[in-house]
Amino acid sequence: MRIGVIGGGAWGTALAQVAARGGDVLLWARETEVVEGINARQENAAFLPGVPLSPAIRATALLSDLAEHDALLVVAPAQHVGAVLAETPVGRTPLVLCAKGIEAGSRRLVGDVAQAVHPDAPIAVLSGPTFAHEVAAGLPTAVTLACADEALQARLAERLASPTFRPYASTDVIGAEIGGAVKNVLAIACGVVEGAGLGQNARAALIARGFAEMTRFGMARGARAETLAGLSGLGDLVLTCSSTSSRNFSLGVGLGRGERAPDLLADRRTVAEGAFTAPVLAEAAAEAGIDMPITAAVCRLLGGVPAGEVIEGLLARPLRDEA
Ligand SMILES: NC(=O)C1=CN([C@@H]2O[C@H](COP(=O)(O)OP(=O)(O)OC[C@H]3O[C@@H](n4cnc5c(N)ncnc54)[C@H](O)[C@@H]3O)[C@@H](O)[C@H]2O)C=CC1
Ligand SMILES: O=C(CO)COP(=O)(O)O
Repeated sequence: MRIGVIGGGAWGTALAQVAARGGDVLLWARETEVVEGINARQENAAFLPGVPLSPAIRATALLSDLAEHDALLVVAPAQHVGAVLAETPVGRTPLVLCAKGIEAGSRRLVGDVAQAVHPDAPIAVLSGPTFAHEVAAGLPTAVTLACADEALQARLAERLASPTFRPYASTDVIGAEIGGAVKNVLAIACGVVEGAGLGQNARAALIARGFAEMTRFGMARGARAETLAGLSGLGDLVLTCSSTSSRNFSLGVGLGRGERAPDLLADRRTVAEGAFTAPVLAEAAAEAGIDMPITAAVCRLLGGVPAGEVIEGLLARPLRDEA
């Protein structure tokens, strides 16, 4: 199976490294210095510094070079997937979606974006607790690889699997997508808890109540409870809510310390998807009558309301049933 990768950020590069264990990989990167660094020196100094890359990875600046592949891993940030896929020759080539987010404006999950651009392409979703630098270093990692077509899922899993990279099968594509998109917003909230010094009890409470939000939203969209409680939901939520290796968590830490969102987001080269997903997730939830107070609180923070006021508002909510 010839694998192409769309996106030369940290995660696209780490996944190219995973796929290169089983054969040659072509990676499209937007930045010419990334293409040049991978081809000349087997490194991506801009987005995954310090990781020697496999010589089986070749990079290109031309999306047209991705024609004639057997599967394409889509690893551009969620906000750019539509534009990048529109320039990519796809046809019936399976698309494995690896970005985590909801498109601003359209409020579509990445799967819906991809399907609108390439209606004949089978869709799979790869998601889970996966810091790129750990995956690239070959540390043990497990992911959900969801696809409605079980035979295709098995082929993709076999092609990507190794002793340190274990894809678990699922047919719940929407569940895998929703877990990954929602956890980024909740990771910002957990970072705020850290930045504001609210303690570990508060962080655990936020993870549990955040998971309740993820479950409410996911179930309303047709996700399965066991997917949300699995690697791509709860697993990823726990990872990103407990480490400054998460860009979303780190953004929250800054907000919790009283820094302003525009300052924290200005000039950043890496992506904190939760900042884009939060407002559209909150809108979609409000429209559907789904209670998501933590998501709403993250939106207020991103909109400039001081952390102290937002936290006070959350804690002053009426007491309610846990379930
Ligand atoms: N870094 C990680 O550990 C993981 C990231 N992800 C997801 O993977 C996706 C990509 O993130 P990373 O690889 O971490 O990116 P990154 O933060 O390392 O790099 C930013 C990427 O955005 C791209 N970009 C910027 N403007 C663009 C545009 N106008 N059009 C197309 N691409 C543009 C850059 O070329 C670069 O590849 C995100 O959805 C993220 O949530 C998922 C799992 C792990
Ligand atoms: O999705 C991730 C790990 O699974 C990466 O999280 P961040 O985007 O917050 O860094």
